[in-house]
Amino acid sequence: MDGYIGIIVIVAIAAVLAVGGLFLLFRPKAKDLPPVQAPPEPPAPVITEPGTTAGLGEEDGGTTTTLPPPVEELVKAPPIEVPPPSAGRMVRLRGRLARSQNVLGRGLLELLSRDRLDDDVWDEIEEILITADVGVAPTRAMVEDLRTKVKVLGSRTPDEVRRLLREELLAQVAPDLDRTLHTAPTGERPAVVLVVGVNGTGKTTTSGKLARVLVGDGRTVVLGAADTFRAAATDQLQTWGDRVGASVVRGPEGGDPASVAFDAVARGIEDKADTVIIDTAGRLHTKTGLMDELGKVKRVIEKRAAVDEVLLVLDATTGQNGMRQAQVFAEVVNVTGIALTKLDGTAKGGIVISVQRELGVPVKLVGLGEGPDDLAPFDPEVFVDALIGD
Ligand SMILES: Nc1nc2c(ncn2[C@@H]2O[C@H](COP(=O)(O)OP(=O)(O)OP(=O)(O)O)[C@@H](O)[C@H]2O)c(=O)[nH]1
Repeated sequence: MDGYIGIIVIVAIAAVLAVGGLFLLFRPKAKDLPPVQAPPEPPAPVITEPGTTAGLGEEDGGTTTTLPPPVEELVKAPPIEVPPPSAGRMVRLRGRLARSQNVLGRGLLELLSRDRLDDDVWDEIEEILITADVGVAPTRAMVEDLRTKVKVLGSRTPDEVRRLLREELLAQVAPDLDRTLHTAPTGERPAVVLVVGVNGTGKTTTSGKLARVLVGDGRTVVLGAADTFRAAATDQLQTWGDRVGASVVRGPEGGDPASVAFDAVARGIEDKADTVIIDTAGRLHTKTGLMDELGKVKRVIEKRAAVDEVLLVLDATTGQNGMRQAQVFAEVVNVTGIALTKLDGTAKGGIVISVQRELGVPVKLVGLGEGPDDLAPFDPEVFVDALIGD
């Protein structure tokens, strides 16, 4: 019996030892335990209200709000500007054509004044014209004309050379083209000006400057911010409008340009405005895309009023590349006038000649600087006189 009890005790001890060993072997180790997460700290209670400043309080370590005294500030609207009338603007700005004058005007005068005009000199004349973006066909025509006239003249006085060049340049700039900007209302409805062109050419700026030109000439204007693609363009236009007291109709960013254009024209009719200027987006994605977008804008406007002027904005510094873009626009919409911007920053004033010839549309406005009143109705005589100098 004692033997049985001894065996039972031994077996029990062995069992206890075995269970303890297994526990030690398989107990969860520290690294297997899920990490202990500290309870999140409650967010600091910062309360800001319009016109208040959330700052560090002295007693509570920065969790209080300092409310300034409830003083109501009177925000004064900026005064509405009265821009100068457009007449004579190009005369005032003709000095801005200095770069074209130095290269094109002076260069040609100097060469044509030489005693001997051999083939090399005529080549140089041709090169100047091409470099100034006059275009190949007009350059050939000019050189041929000048050669004939120089032969007829024989010896030339400086005055004769100047007169000869003036006549020739003027003929190329086509002074007889009708450059009337159609901005006058017809009966009860305002004139509608659609501003088109590639982004960056100065389209929005030109729309704003044109509003100033018209307000300066005594008209009332509504601006339509149909370039909904770029939010900054809308704000830019708003600023232009605010400065001269012109209402600006805007839509949501990325909204339908045609709907903004429609609303702008409706507003113009309601307000009995003289002119509605609509700034459009000029993304040159595909010709069909452009055609769809501008075509729709035009169609939708025409539900309320006719489009009197389609103004194509072209950057004079972009040369032939700009010309190609202009051609795409001209194929898509019926362009009635060109606004040639940044003529002040280029020696390529000859683009006036080539763009009119290639698009068959007159230059009606020229941008001669970044100032708000640096947009002028184009005057061929003032232009040519500025090129060859007084
Ligand atoms: N020097 C000079 N700068 C000009 C003239 N016209 C416009 N600019 C400048 O050209 C830049 C582009 O003008 P924007 O009006 O923003 O161009 P945009 O075509 O409307 O561009 P999006 O709004 O993107 O369509 C601006 O810095 C203008 O001040 C000009 O006649 N002369």
